[in-house]
Amino acid sequence: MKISIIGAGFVGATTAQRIWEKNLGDVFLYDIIEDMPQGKALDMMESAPILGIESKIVGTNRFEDCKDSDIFIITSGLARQPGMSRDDLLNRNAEIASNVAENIQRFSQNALVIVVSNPVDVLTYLIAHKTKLPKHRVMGMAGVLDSARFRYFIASELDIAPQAVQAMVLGGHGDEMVPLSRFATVSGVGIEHFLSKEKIEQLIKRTREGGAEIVKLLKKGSAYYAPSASILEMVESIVKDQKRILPCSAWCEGHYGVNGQYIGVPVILGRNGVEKIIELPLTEDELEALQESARHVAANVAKLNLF
Ligand SMILES: NC(=O)c1ccc[n+]([C@@H]2O[C@H](COP(=O)([O-])OP(=O)(O)OC[C@H]3O[C@@H](n4cnc5c(N)ncnc54)[C@H](O)[C@@H]3O)[C@@H](O)[C@H]2O)c1
Ligand SMILES: O=C(O)C[C@H](O)C(=O)O
Repeated sequence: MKISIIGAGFVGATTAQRIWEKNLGDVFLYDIIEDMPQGKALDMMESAPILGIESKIVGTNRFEDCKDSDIFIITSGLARQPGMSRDDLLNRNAEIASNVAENIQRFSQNALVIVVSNPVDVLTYLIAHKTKLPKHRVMGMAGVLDSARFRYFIASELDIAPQAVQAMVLGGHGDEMVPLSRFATVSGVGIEHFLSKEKIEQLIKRTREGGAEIVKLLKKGSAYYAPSASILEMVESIVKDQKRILPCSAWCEGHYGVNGQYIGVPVILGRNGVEKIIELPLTEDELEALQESARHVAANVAKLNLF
């Protein structure tokens, strides 16, 4: 497997490290900043004798080195600063994403693409449109991260193992995301058996604001440890064809009443990308919240003037 990461900043480099340390394939780390990806790659490679890693990691400023990659992970672009919303990044990051899409189209016509740069649902649309790749081969990462935050907050509140908690957050990666508390469980038992309604509402609010909470604490830039772990989970499911069910920004054609748009929904993720969208039986309120979130994403896609 050849896995290329575009953008060697906090998310890109941490993702490179996680993927490389799991031996999932050879990693190419690309950035426009001269020598920086090479320096990070060399630093990681120098840990290979200690960690016993056989695959390689290459830093580069030449996009052609990423030619014929099986997977591209797009982390290039600006991260938000305190006081900004993810949507505030739209104009600048759309320019960068357009440039990246042109390069992917030039050098790899058969890749799978995981978009991470924000606003992620909008940029996933942009990259799918510009690369002309089949829509199921292009997806956005956000739902795994938002769900992991929700799961962690529940576990932390109950003082139990985070892995015992299952939960899913759907919708766009923004304030309108849709944490589905009805489907959240502790080892299969609904969270309403452990937590009051008020407490669950507090945890939902904290999940919606999870990205901003980190931005505020870091004071410069945004989260990258949990985001890179989330990307790793998607990449592993693809590389090993595990067909895990994960919430991803996926192309909907009538699913959940959303048509012709990327939005966070549960999918089966395997070697071919998004193999199937799972349609959960949502209540009217949940469905309306998901569609409202989709309308918000659509309004931003319209600003790109793609047609
Ligand atoms: N989807 C999510 O859940 C999620 C989670 C975390 C971060 N993000 C987003 O990921 C992006 C990256 O975050 P970060 O913390 O790594 O930022 P960062 O500033 O640390 O890194 C961004 C990198 O992109 C590079 N870059 C800029 N233009 C480029 C181009 N044309 N080609 C290649 N590289 C280019 C920069 O040189 C920089 O090294 C941000 O947009 C952030 O909002 C999304
Ligand atoms: O919050 C951000 O801007 C980065 C990312 O989308 C996150 O949720 O951590």
